[in-house]
Amino acid sequence: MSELKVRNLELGKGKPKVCVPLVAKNFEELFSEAIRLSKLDCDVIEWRADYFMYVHDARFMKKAAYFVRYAIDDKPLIFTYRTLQEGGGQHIELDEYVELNRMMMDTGLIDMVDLEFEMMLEKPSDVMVHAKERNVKVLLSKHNNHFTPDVHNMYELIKDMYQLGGDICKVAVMPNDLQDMLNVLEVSNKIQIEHSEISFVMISMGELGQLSRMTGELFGSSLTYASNGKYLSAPGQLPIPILREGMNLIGYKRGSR
Ligand SMILES: O=C1C[C@@](O)(C(=O)O)C[C@@H](O)[C@@H]1O
Repeated sequence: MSELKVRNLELGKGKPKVCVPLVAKNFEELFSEAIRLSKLDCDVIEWRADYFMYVHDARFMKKAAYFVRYAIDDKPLIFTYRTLQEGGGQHIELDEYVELNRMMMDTGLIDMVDLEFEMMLEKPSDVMVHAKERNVKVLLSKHNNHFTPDVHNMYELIKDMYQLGGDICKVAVMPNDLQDMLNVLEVSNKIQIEHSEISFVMISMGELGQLSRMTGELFGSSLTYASNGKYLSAPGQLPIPILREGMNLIGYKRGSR
């Protein structure tokens, strides 16, 4: 597992770090939710800005970022605008997507940015270089909310994301049966054995995929997403205590008493 330091958090070491979604439509909700999440037993917060009603207004977004940072104090923050094509809350044009992400990096308030791999391919720009210059880690992501591609396809996808410069390469796919979930674990294992330089997150969504959210310590995923107690940002997310219990059991060493 490749290691990555974000604030005081070491990703890729030991158990996967637990991330919860910050979902809010207006300032009031944003602030109260950010405060609530800051007190949860989570390691990272992901601001899903595609649900925020002022996301198309740069001036408001800068203010909102200050609100969030103030409320969550020193917790690592991922900024995510999930597009409609990949299961997000509202439409955005490509140019605006790139500009928004650049602007959020410039605030100096976010630690990681989730950039969709397809968007980066469709509109090659210097946005990834921009992130590196500002010491913002790039989580390149690809979601398939309908099915699970075959093993070869997912394996190549993770490698392509790494080639493009992802600090963390994330694939989240929907299983139609248990074999699909096992395929996600198989790819994870192949990557951790054959490409230990790659830091990755592989998720099998929905109920059938829940096991994949707990097994990162064994199969190499460095981050896992949980429900925030009120809201799931994807099907299959578990409440934090259940997720942690599962991860503890799975990480329980043979011979321990
Ligand atoms: O990419 C991911 C993973 C996710 O889709 C999940 O399956 O938990 C949840 C999203 O909020 C996040 O951006």
